[in-house]
Amino acid sequence: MTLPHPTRAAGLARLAAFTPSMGRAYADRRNADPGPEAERDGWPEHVSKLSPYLRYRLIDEQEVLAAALDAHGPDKAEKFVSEVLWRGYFRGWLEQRPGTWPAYVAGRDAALALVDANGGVARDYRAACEGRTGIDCFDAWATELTTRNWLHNHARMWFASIWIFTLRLPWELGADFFLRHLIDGDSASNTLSWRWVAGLHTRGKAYAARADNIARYTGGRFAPTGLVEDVEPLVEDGEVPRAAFAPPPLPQPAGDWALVLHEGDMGIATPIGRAPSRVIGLASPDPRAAPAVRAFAKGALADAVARAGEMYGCPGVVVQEAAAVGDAAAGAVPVAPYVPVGVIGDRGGLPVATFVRDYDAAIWPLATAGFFKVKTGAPARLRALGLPA
Ligand SMILES: Cc1cc2nc3c(=O)[nH]c(=O)nc-3n(C[C@H](O)[C@H](O)[C@H](O)COP(=O)(O)OP(=O)(O)OC[C@H]3O[C@@H](n4cnc5c(N)ncnc54)[C@H](O)[C@@H]3O)c2cc1C
Repeated sequence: MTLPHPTRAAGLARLAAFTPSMGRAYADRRNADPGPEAERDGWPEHVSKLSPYLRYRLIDEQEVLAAALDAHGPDKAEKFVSEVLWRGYFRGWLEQRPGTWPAYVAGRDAALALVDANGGVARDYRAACEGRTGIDCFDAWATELTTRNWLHNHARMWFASIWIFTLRLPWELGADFFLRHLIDGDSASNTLSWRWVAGLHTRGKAYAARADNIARYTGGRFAPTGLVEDVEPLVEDGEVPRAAFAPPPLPQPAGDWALVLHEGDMGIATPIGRAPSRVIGLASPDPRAAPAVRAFAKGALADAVARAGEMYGCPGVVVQEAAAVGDAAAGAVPVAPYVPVGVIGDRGGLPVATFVRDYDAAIWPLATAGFFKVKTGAPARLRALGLPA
């Protein structure tokens, strides 16, 4: 089993290795999931597996898009660019409807209480998580998720659909299972993708996992039977209100300031014109997350703090709780990259002064409704950021 190495150097090496495949080859082959056996040195054949690095911002969307566009141009790189934009779309959508997150958490907690109270649900839930449903592909993906901590996008879609419509388990429990085990587990992409499969994101349009589609795109590895293919989208009452995303003003600390990196954003570049006097990494491991996920986050933070300390020529320290940030700042004003809605935001206690990155400020406001507005509005905004989109 090979887990990605949690350093920017490893992310950049993968980016360089996959860049030649970001053009037509990606568009033609990205839906195929030949499975872990076909991986070479832990890397899948047809997709980048850059998601853990993007998730923690060891590398960022702008440099990944630059690599794709420089190498292939906007036409040939169109599909890859579009997939990277989906990440910003989901993030921007959640930032504009933050109430979606606590609603999910409440639904998850209610579903977990149901598992505790109802023996039948508990049995089905455990069988699903432990890969004992008797549905060949589903059981293999459950095992792949818990042992390798990553799944191909198509497998995620099929898995979520089978979880919701064939096994009839609460979608929030499936989203939670993913978030605890995915090494790229992201509150926005994960929650909203599960809602999309369920028919709650694009209302009335659910995703059906079909046996022939699974057999075709897994190279005949699976022949599932008994799938519910005629799916009835889930429904819910009401709609979470939207508030347009407005980036907070750029912090202007008068004296020394401390850069606080956290699990929502470990990018070390800042828009503040002066170097920080110290770098603080705030580790906030999710106690519910799988050990491999916590290990990746811990390694990524250590890597980011070490690089930032070197780049800014200042001390770097990792603290274990938000309450320790003030002391670690030693009189400097703590400033952090924007703290996103979701698991990280829930922890609280992070500095009030945050900055939003140019890419996020460009893409997130476009996520007012469906993906189309992001897809059509992004090229001009990417060009304004200097990308050949
Ligand atoms: C049910 C479900 C749950 C998901 N949960 C997560 C999650 O927790 N974290 C996460 O990062 N992605 C999630 N995704 C989206 C997607 O599956 C992964 O981003 C992708 O599989 C990562 O593999 P890759 O890096 O090889 O992607 P590539 O195909 O190489 O794409 C490059 C990058 O674009 C972004 N991207 C690609 N596809 C999507 C997509 N559909 N939605 C959002 N961003 C995308 C990712 O950052 C990815 O690294 C989920 C999708 C589904 C259907």
